[in-house]
Amino acid sequence: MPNRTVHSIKVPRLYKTAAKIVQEVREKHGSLKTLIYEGKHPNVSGIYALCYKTLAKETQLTYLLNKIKILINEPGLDPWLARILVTELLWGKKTLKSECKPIQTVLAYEQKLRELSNIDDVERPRKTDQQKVNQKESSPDQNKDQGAIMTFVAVLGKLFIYSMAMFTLPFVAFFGVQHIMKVEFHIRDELHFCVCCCNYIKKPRYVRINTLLLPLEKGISYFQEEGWHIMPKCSNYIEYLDAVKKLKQPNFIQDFHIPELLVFPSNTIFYKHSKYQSGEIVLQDKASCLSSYLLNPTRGSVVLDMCAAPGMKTSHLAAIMENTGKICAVEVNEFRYQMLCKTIKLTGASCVETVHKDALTLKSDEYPNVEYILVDPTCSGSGMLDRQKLFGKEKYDPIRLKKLQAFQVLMLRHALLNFPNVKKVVYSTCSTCPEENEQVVSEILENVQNAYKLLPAKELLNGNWLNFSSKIYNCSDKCLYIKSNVDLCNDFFIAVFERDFDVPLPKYKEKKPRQQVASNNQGKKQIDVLHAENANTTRKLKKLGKRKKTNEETFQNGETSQNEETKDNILIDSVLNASSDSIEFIQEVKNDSDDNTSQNNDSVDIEPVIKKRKKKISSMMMKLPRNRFRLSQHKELRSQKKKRKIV
Ligand SMILES: C[S@@+](CC[C@H](N)C(=O)[O-])C[C@H]1O[C@@H](n2cnc3c(N)ncnc32)[C@H](O)[C@@H]1O
Repeated sequence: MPNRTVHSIKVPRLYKTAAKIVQEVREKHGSLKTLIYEGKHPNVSGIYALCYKTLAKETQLTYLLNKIKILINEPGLDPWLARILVTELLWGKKTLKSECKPIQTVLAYEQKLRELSNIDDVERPRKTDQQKVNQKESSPDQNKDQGAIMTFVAVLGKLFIYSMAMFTLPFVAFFGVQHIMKVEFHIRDELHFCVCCCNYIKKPRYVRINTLLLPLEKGISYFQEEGWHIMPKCSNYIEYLDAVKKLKQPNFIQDFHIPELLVFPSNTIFYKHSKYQSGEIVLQDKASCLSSYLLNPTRGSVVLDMCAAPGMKTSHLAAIMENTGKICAVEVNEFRYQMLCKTIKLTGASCVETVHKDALTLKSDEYPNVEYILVDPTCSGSGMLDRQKLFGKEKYDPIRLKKLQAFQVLMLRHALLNFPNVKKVVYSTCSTCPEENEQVVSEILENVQNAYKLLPAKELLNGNWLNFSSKIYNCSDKCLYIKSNVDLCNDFFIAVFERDFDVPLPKYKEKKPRQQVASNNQGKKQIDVLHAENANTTRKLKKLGKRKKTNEETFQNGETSQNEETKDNILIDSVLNASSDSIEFIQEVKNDSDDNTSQNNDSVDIEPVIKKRKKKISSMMMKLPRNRFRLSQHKELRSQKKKRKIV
């Protein structure tokens, strides 16, 4: 290849796409499958295998990359791409065939990687130590001594103690756990608890017939023509769940609650199906369908979907409304907004108007006739089965949960109090954490006083449901919990609010946009103001009130340029989405290099960039709302600066 330098050779698309997906899963808690399907790469199974392996080998990859220092020595190498390439080299095809720069870079470390990746090698020190200990313990001399010391009586005594322990310990464990479940979690049904403890969930494949493009009856007969047999309808939910558990090819069944949702055996593959490619069927989990189903907007109504991308629920809402009326689908994130537009186009949801905006900045006078709102905000994603399979039971950082909770409260409160003609609001999360569910709803109930009431989910589903919110919270058991191990779909939480128009809405102060503010900055500015202004009902949000001044001061002093403002927004987003500061930092550095150079161009000297960004990030972090620690640091730095000036 005489004329082409390694810089100009492109990284194979498969690796680039896989790297982006893995990054999105890890940083934004996206669903692996959804991202892959939405990526529309021709080699879906190849990408899935590579991403899955990379995520599954995460710990080993971190160890290897740290050990060989590749990311330090090669600052131009994208860390996510590096993970993908190393996975392919060590556990995938075991070879990398391309002359492109990143692949050549990784190949330069191949020998080291192979040496280190040898699991025996990695674990040998520990094993050898353990073996030494074992050897010591079972050395013949010692055994002899022990044999001499251990009398027959001693052996009998030991056996007696062991048998007593083996007999009693299971009882102690069982009744102990039962006691904790009763006292701490108010769960009395042991059988249910035992079922819940079983981690193995075989989720069936859910296919929603997109009735905008394919009438339900036609859809069903289409599958029958393909050789599938439809099972008879069940008379109650328990019977239905039993039928789904036993579902085997060539049988499928209509969902018990949502008629347009068809349920197929778990190993059925649909992503290559022509009807999926054409948007006539949508691969949407039952849990996700339930939010739109419970919102149930009437034909011709006006609906606001405040957190819309990738648009699964929006397109379902459009189908429920038969493309009549209007749905405003709002999404703040640029990349996800593009995904939303694609979904809307593919599914023929012509009544949808997509809005690329921060939903917290929506004005009531811009949307005066909104009657139904769906609030499906960013959450921890702890209920996603794909995540659980990949990462096991994750521990959720309480600080992150609190941040998410504050954001979710703001979003839900904005929906309930800002639009005067709203009749019904559905709040949903794919989270199992009460912090994002019952606690959010209970706090909001206090705020809205009696202007809204919660509709009891059990009644909405005609008594055919098994799990509800905990009675220990204000919302009591009125909200719906979807439990993967019971309902055979993702874990989910749904609350349905209904407006009582006899009770006036509590006042909701909305800051008027400042005229001198450049339009690009308005969004961010208003979020800050909203964060602060909506903060008067709880102790947590009172703290934000104090922060308001700092943010406004920062703003008025013109300390942030437009460019920095965008970065600031990215940072706020990553504070909400990323799991650690290091990820934010990597993201920031990546953003910078994305802005300036091609992603794989390693000719940039990244060290000064890193230093500069580190400085910028720490200064930006201090300007961010919702963190007392940063605020106090910020104040301290300001006073130090002042003192220095005086001196
Ligand atoms: C759980 S996802 C929504 C899934 C979507 N309802 C569906 O069914 O396909 C949450 C979405 O809210 C978006 N989001 C977060 N904050 C937002 C804001 N302030 N305004 C608008 N969208 C926001 C996120 O970017 C993300 O795409």
